[in-house]
Amino acid sequence: MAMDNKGWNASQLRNCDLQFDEIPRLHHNDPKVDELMSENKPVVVLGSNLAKSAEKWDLDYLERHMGESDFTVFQSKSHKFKYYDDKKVTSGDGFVPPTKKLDMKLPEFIKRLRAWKKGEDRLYLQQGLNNTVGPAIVHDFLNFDWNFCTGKQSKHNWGSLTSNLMLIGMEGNVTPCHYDEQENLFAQVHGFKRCILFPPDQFECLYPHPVHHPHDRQSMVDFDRPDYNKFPKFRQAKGFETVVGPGEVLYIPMYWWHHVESLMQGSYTVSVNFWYKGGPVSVSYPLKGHQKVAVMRNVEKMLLDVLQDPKEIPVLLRAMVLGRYTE
Ligand SMILES: O=C(O)CCC(=O)C(=O)O
Ligand SMILES: [Fe+2]
Repeated sequence: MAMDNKGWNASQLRNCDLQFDEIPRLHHNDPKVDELMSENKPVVVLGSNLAKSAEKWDLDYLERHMGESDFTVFQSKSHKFKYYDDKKVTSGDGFVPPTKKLDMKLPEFIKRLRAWKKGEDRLYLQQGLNNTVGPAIVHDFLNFDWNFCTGKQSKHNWGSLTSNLMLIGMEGNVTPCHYDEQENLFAQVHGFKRCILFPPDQFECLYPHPVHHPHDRQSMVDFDRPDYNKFPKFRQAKGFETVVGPGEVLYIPMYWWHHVESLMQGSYTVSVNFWYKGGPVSVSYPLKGHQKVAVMRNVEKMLLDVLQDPKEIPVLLRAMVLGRYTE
C-alpha cells in the first residue's frame, strides 16, 4: 500500500482476501473534499482541527478526568465486536450475543486494558458523549471545531447531529463490516485504525442479516474466513481502504459499509464520531444505491409486519421471485 506509512506498517493489518483501492486523503482546504462529500463518497480530511481539543485524550488524561460514572463497555472472547440490537432479540430464537455489554467505571476499564494479555477477553468502550463524562471532557468537547462540522452539515444538507460516540479500543479490536443509517464524520484521536469501506450498491456482495435479525445492518460474511459457498459474491466486493491516525477525519457516507480495525501490535485507540441524520430525500431515477437499500429495508419490514412470523418471509419471497423474476 502506498499510503503515508508514518506510525504503522503493513504487518499490523489483518489478512483479508480482497484487495482495495485507497480512499483519497486530502487537506481540509482542498476543494475536492467537498466535491467528494457532495457525491456521497468517502474522503480522509487532513489538517482539520475538528477534534484537536481531544488530542490530549490519552489513558492518563481520561483516567484523571472522566469522572466516576459507569460507561458502556463491550466484552468479547474474540477480536470481533459485532453489534447487535437488544430490541431485536426475541426469546426462543436461539440468538447468542457475541459480546457482553457491561457497565464499567473508567479506572476499572483502563486497569484491564493495561493488564490485557493475548488470549484474554477483549474490551471496547463505546460511550456517547454526554454530561456523565465529567466537566474536563465536556470542556474539550465544547472546544471541538464545531465550525468545521456544522459547515459540512449545512453545505451537504445533512440533518441534525444525533450523537457523538467515543470509542476506546484495545489494539487489534475489530468492528465487523456494517452500515449505519447516518452520515458520519469519524475523528481519530489516538492510535491507528484501518477502515475498509464499500459503497451501498454492493449489498449483494456483503449479505446483510435480515432486517428483523439482531444483527440487522451487519454483514453475515466473516472477513477472517469468508464462506464462499454461502456468500459467493463476496469475491466481487470492491472496497476502499485507509488507515486513519491522530488528527485525521474520515467521512463515512450514510449507508456505506465499513469495517474498522484497531491495528495489531499498535497502541490502544481513541476515536470520536459525529453522527448526523441524512438530508431530505431527493428522488431521481434510477434510484441511487442507498435509496434501493432503504426500499429493501422497507419491504422486509412490511413483510414481517403482515406475516408476523419471520420464518414466513423467505417462503413468500421465494414464491414471488423464483421462476417469475429469475431465468
Ligand atoms: O471505530 C469503530 O470500531 C467503529 C466505528 C463505527 O462503526 C462508526 O463510527 O460508525
Ligand atoms: Fe458504524
